[in-house]
Amino acid sequence: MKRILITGSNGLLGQKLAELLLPRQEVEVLATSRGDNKLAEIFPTLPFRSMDVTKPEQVEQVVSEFRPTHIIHTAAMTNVDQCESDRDGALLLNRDAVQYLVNACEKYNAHLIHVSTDFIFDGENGPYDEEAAANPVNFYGETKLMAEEVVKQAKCKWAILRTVLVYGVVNDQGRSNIVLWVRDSLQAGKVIRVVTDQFRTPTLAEDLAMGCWLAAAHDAEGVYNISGSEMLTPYDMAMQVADFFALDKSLVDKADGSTFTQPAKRPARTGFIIRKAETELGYRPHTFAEGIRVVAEQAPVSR
Ligand SMILES: NC(=O)C1=CN([C@@H]2O[C@H](COP(=O)(O)OP(=O)(O)OC[C@H]3O[C@@H](n4cnc5c(N)ncnc54)[C@H](OP(=O)(O)O)[C@@H]3O)[C@@H](O)[C@H]2O)C=CC1
Ligand SMILES: Cc1cn([C@H]2C[C@H](O)[C@@H](COP(=O)(O)OP(=O)(O)O[C@H]3O[C@@H](C)C(=O)[C@@H](O)[C@H]3O)O2)c(=O)[nH]c1=O
Repeated sequence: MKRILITGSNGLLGQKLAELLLPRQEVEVLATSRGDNKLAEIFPTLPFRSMDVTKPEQVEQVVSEFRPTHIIHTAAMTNVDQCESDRDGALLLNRDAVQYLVNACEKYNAHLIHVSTDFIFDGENGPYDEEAAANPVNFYGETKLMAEEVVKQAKCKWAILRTVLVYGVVNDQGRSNIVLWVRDSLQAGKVIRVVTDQFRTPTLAEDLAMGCWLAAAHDAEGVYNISGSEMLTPYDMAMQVADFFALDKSLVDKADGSTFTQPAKRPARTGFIIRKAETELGYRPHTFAEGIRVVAEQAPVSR
């Protein structure tokens, strides 16, 4: 019996993990997140404990009581621009909390599965395999690289799963994602400006959750890329979304680094080579077109 503790269960990946693991007979799952359980309505039988990962005493208490065999760590400050302005908060959540989890995993012999990002790379020459050299270009990426270094020092078993541009339908949170943002903007007749000079392998949240489960099921150790398999620009993604929903493509204006900037610099060409996860873990992601269909089925058109 695997006893799996999820951190950040209220988030996009956390919710999909709860949905995936709850029905499995061979798994006893404990969902944890800062504050209250936002999934109580959709998953009334989901075991939940409030656990703020930046509070070591809360981590110690919950882990010592539940005694997980595995911890899947999803909680993070994922607003890249916010990480630039709130550096202390980003360091506490994205780096220090990982040390607290490592301490607990070492003490109670749990296997840590840590979720990381393509933003540890500079985007000069993606797509990247698991051996590529990191060189972050924004503070979010720096904090996530520091977290990886904390995990790699751990005395407990560990796996680092790196992913890219996660999209999916998240319950009750206003946070959108690229598929719904494009669909809802075009539906509302709004002009959007979408970049043609960033390259990603976008990842359906359900696929990322499956990758996390496969890593736990295999007691995988080391670094694995868990993302989509297609290299696309956000503009390509927007065109596929417009086609799927038969929306007006003329509302999508092309943009690039010279006309579209955000507070934090984005690495231009990232994306992952996922052959290792495919062969060692049996990981099989949806295509982006299939992913759009999955999202469409979950998020009926907002009137
Ligand atoms: N989304 C993406 O495109 C990508 C994400 N990743 C990585 O994947 C992981 C999951 O990302 P995603 O699901 O999108 O993240 P979300 O932002 O959707 O979810 C993060 C969750 O963590 C919770 N949280 C925040 N602070 C704490 C805390 N102190 N203690 C406990 N929980 C906390 C948040 O709770 P609350 O709801 O209260 O804020 C939120 O529910 C992250 O590690 C991220 O770095 C990597 C690449 C791409
Ligand atoms: C808002 C906006 C975004 N974009 C593009 C830029 C980017 O490639 C993509 C998503 O932009 P966002 O700023 O929402 O996402 P961004 O913060 O770039 O997403 C990152 O999140 C963190 C957590 C990660 O770990 C990274 O893998 C990555 O997914 O859409 C446009 O083209 N036009 C726009 O108006």
